[in-house]
Amino acid sequence: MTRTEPTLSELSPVESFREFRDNGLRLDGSTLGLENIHDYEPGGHHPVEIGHVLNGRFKVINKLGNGGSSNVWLCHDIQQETGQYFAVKILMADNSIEDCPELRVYRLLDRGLGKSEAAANLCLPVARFDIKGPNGRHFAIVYPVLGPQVSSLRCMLGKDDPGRELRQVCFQAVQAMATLHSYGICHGDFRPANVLARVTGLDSLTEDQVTQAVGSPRTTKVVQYPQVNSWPSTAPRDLIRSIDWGSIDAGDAGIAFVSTEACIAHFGESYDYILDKRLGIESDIWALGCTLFEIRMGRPLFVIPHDDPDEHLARMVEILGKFPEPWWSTTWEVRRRWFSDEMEGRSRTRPISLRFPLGGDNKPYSNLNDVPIARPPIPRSIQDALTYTPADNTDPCQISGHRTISIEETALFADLLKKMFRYVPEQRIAPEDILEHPWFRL
Ligand SMILES: Nc1ncnc2c1ncn2[C@@H]1O[C@H](COP(=O)(O)OP(=O)(O)OP(=O)(O)O)[C@@H](O)[C@H]1O
Repeated sequence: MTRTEPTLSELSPVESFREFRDNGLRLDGSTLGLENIHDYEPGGHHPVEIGHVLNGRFKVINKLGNGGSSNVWLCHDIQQETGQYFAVKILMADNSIEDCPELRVYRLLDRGLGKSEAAANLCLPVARFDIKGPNGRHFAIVYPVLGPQVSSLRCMLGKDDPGRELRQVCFQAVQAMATLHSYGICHGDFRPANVLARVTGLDSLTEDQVTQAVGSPRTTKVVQYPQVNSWPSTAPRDLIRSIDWGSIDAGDAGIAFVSTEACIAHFGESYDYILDKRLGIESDIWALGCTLFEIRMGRPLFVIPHDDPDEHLARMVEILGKFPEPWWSTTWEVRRRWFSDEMEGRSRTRPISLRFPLGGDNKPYSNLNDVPIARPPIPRSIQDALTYTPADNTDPCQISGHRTISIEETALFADLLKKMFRYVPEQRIAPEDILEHPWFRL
């Protein structure tokens, strides 16, 4: 039996978060990790197919990623003899406006940051052009090629514990932040997803060799429902899945191209702190602390099951201790959902419940006997957080047999993190002092 057209029940439902209309297109497969097919409409994405040459110069050979407002393509520069590879980020047409967040990165170049040696760890644009297509005019920005988040390197490096390499990656992340701050720029969105490992060594390879290293483009067919005679020029015939760096094994050829060089991306939230004094740069330090923890440990410090800000605060108090006044007694009133005012030891308040999530009615367990006992204790200090095994045992590094860090390193790393996680923003350690910390000299 030949299949011409899938039935509606075989087609994946497509969620639409934007205002674009249902354009009658569906995916013949899972939508997971792909851009929304409804975004291929005037104002939305530019339709790109593998092999397309952008601006007469950048030949698309694979896809690197997609975000809320763009797709990022792995391209071969066919105009230069050296044939370098670049990431070309194409913004949706509606987002391609002069004051869009993506272009804020150019303020870093205006400040002369591109010429600074320390900019080696910042992902800065190397060229820019416009594309006119069926869906409008799109900004296309050319960047160096980056790979996986550095927080996943711990598992990818394939060593028992690649501590030295990971501390070096952390050092580069701090250095990048120190550089930004020294130029009066606050990153504003520092998190593991924006610290990627640089990909090196592709430039001498043919397209076939690159494909061998990172895998062939993985396509999902786009189908029309109901089928009409002509294919709309606004949409591609296939959507492409991004290169999955995580699935490249430590022994595979592709892994050799993923360096342990950290590169900070995404300056869309960055701003000039000279105008508003120091406000915000201390938030960068807090975010940097969370990022260092995740790079070194391969898992987040604060795991918040319900994405609830108060649960987040509760988890912080459990690990870092009580907030200073008046935050504790007055500002954060709902703390009573989690903590009694009884003191436990010298400075710790007693948690009503050590268990997340709360009981069925969203209240703490009033009787400790109600708390399921099979869960290991939740960390009560940074040291605990560094040494404990996640309750659900889903830490991929633990599963693949990585060891926890040494007692000596735990003490030094905890000391550094405590200085970064001071509640009073002005008391947080500055990036240049972080770089001097003995944890980096282990
Ligand atoms: N230079 C690059 N090299 C390799 N991959 C990249 C590069 N820049 C971005 N990516 C990948 O593309 C994905 C989308 O990029 P990005 O988050 O910058 O898009 P965005 O549309 O600006 O996102 P959002 O609007 O949701 O914040 C990233 O998660 C990353 O995986």
